[in-house]
Amino acid sequence: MLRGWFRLTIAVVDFPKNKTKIDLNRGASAEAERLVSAGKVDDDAAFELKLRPARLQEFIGQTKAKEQLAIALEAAKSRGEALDHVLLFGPPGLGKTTLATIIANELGVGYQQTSGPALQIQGDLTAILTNLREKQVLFLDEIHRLQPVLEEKLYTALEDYKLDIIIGQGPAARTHVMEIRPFTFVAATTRPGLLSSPLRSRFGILLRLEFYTDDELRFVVERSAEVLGVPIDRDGAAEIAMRSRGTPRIANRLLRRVRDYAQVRGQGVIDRPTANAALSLLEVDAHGFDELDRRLLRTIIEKYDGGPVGLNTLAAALAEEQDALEEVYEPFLIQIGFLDRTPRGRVATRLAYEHLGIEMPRKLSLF
Ligand SMILES: Nc1ncnc2c1ncn2[C@@H]1O[C@H](COP(=O)(O)OP(=O)(O)OP(=O)(O)O)[C@@H](O)[C@H]1O
Repeated sequence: MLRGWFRLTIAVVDFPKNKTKIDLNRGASAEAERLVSAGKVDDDAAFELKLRPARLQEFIGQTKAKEQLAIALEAAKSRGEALDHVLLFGPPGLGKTTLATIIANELGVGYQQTSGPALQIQGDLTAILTNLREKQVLFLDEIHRLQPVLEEKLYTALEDYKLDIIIGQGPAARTHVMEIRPFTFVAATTRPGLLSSPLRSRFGILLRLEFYTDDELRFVVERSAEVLGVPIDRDGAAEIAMRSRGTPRIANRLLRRVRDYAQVRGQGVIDRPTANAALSLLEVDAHGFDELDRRLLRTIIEKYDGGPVGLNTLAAALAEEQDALEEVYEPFLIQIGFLDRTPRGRVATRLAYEHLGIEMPRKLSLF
């Protein structure tokens, strides 16, 4: 009976081996069109694969997270055990997926990737878990979007490598406990606050990814240019880095556009004037802001007297999705001090007024 049930389940499940990621830019949001979006767009996929560092040593920046991970990897390898489960969190485009693949490479084990929204029914999760190979890495992106019923199913799998399977319905229902092979679960989220505490407690290693410094991003740009065979000098790389909003995904995307410009309008070499001209043409300013950032700040200042304005009101005024505002736009604007998130809503700071060349009202400038 059980075997028959499985055969059926496995036959209908489409294994998400190379599942494309569900990105944050759903719907008709203008976010999807942005050159400086930290979210993934379809166009990035093949390109990102080529530029993805394969080993921890090649992974630039994130010193704290890297050190923590290196120690855990070494310890797990020396004990011959599966690595503890890992939770990676931080804004999009900072390297969570990259680190998950690096973990598998460093351990020399298999890797499988899926995402919270891709798992719809219990059979999806059951099929994946029962097919895991010994000590392999299972990467689940956007874990905060996992359905609660599947989250509960994960608990015993993560803790005891066991899976409760309910056969039948009503009074005749029976629970069958299945053993699964020890594996390393790596999950990623841009919204760690949305995870329940029972779920969070299942992770032994918690790694927070931070925005990159300009210097670190310059290394990312130089490394990517080398992989792509694009001639670039230090100043050219620094110019791209400075406008990349602390995010390697954006740095790589800008590099691609500047490379085109250098080939068509320049001598093929990326130096500072070429990078400058290309990025000005693309309307990415010195902070890496584009029209949408400026519109966001201008809306708060001009329509709502600098704020506070609630997230849903702001999203409606900009015709954007709340999730995109909260997960993609805001983190960088907050990080560099242009926007404040207060209990009463979003507030534009003095830096925002100065950047847009708008005088800050006296009453506000006292704070
Ligand atoms: N530390 C790094 N060094 C070099 N390249 C990096 C680094 N981190 C990320 N990248 C590059 O940035 C791109 C985006 O990284 P990745 O897909 O891992 O981000 P992510 O955090 O998983 O994003 P999301 O949250 O949208 O899933 C990849 O192409 C990768 O090559």
